[in-house]
Amino acid sequence: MPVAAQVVVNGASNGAAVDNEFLQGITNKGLRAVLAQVQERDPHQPEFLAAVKEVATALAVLSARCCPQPVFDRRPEPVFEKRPEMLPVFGMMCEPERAIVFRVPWLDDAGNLRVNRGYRVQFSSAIGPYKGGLRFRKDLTLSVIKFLGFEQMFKNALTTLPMGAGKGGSDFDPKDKSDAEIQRFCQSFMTELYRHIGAHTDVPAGDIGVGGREIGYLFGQYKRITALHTGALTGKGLDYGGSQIRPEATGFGTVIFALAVLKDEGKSLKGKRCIVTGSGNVAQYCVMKLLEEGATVLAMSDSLGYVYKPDGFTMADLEQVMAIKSRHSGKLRDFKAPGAQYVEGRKPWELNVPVDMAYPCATQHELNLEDATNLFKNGCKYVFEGANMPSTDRAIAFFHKNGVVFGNGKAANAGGVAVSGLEMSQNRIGLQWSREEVEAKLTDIMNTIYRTAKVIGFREDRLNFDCLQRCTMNTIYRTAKAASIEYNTTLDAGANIAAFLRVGEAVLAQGAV
Ligand SMILES: NC(=O)C1=CN([C@@H]2O[C@H](COP(=O)(O)OP(=O)(O)OC[C@H]3O[C@@H](n4cnc5c(N)ncnc54)[C@H](O)[C@@H]3O)[C@@H](O)[C@H]2O)C=CC1
Ligand SMILES: O=C(O)CCC(=O)C(=O)O
Repeated sequence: MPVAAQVVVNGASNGAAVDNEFLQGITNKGLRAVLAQVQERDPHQPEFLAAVKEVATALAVLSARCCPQPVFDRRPEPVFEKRPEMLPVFGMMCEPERAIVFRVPWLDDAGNLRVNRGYRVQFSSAIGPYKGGLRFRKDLTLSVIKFLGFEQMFKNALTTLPMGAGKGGSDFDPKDKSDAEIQRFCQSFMTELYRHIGAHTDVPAGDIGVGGREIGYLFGQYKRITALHTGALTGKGLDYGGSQIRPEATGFGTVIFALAVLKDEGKSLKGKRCIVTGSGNVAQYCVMKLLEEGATVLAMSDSLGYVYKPDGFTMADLEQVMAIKSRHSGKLRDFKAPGAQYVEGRKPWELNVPVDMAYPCATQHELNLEDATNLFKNGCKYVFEGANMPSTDRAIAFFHKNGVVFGNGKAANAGGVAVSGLEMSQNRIGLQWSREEVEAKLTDIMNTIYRTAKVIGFREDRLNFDCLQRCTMNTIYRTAKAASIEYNTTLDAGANIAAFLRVGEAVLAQGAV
């Protein structure tokens, strides 16, 4: 199906979308029309709109650097100028292929019937089966699931693996539930979900509130209903089809990504003073890798407060955090160590101590402009997002303006889903690779993502865009190396554009369906 370069909104070309905060900073008329339509469809989905705006801004920001002078009456947008057919494709990519909402009835320990809402948003199958985590959290909404699914589409593309994107979950709160209640809930959730997933269709995994235990219960129920022991879920236990280092992968990957950046600058993590937020799966393994690399971790947090340790967390401290968090409703305020200070109801970004790097690893929009300003004031030069969309758009703009190296979540936390992709590969061939093999592949993928983001982000004055655009990501990496390019860094724009082009090309090649 040929794709018109013109953008049609609700049957009429709408180049004159009325300005509002969502459209601010977007000068390309076609892109404004696309965004206006997205906003018109879902005006009450702030998280989803923020995620769309971040990508749109990245695509547009490039033009400002590339061609600062307005040409005729508008600023050119290189991606959409050179590839006008990509504009409606972007509009299409903002609409999930399918959103499934379902009832999850379950019995609590007192025998009461409880009902939660379940979701699976199958965002894109352009480059592979839908793939992405499940989140159990009491304030979960369709907007949050859609933002996560949208981000997942780009992130999965960056891994170079054949994975489409999906995200799901429930407004079920596992925090105050017994193990038996969690088991019954997971079984009921899967009793509906199973008909929508499968090793070649849609492969869920964990996210906030869904770890190894929940994946085990979900997988057990899937197997019971379908009689299939296939890779329909990832994050499984090592004894029943899981992959080495999947639990570690997201946090490790974020630090591996940071290491790639530092290595380019002839630096290491040794002695770098870091703040990490969160204390769950991603934060724990981010801290572990930072400590292994000789960094100093000053703080960790949870939703109730943070712990500041002026001389830095030790491995023994981390073990204590892991033990606390593995307990039912474990809270960081129970952490005890000489010199450690617990601050209730606050975020560690407020600390007024020298800081080199920030690793937001908790949740979306946990780092705002005020936090960014304080971090910068204290010397912070690098931000690597372990969580999904933890920085607000104003914080990101501040980082760009002040030259803070910003590794956005789509790139910096892609290690988790990358190892999920490797788990799918192992399940398909019926083998389990060694820890060393998986870690080597993870390191290779994170390095490739970094190179890709960097080359794409700064290609305009150094490399031929048309040539690069046709290359695979690995080829881009080699092209970059061969050309011995000295980079500047706006990694997030590069990551967004590289990912967009990969998905967009696949969409077009398949007839824009
Ligand atoms: N688990 C994975 O493989 C991946 C997770 N992510 C993202 O990483 C982030 C964390 O996920 P996980 O560690 O898997 O979840 P988790 O459920 O293991 O841990 C979440 C942690 O964040 C803390 N938290 C929640 N809200 C908070 C807040 N407002 N302030 C401070 N701490 C808060 C919780 O207390 C908990 O310790 C999420 O944004 C998730 O989407 C991204 C890529 C992969
Ligand atoms: O491993 C996966 O499939 C998904 C991990 C995830 O939820 C994410 O990347 O945000």
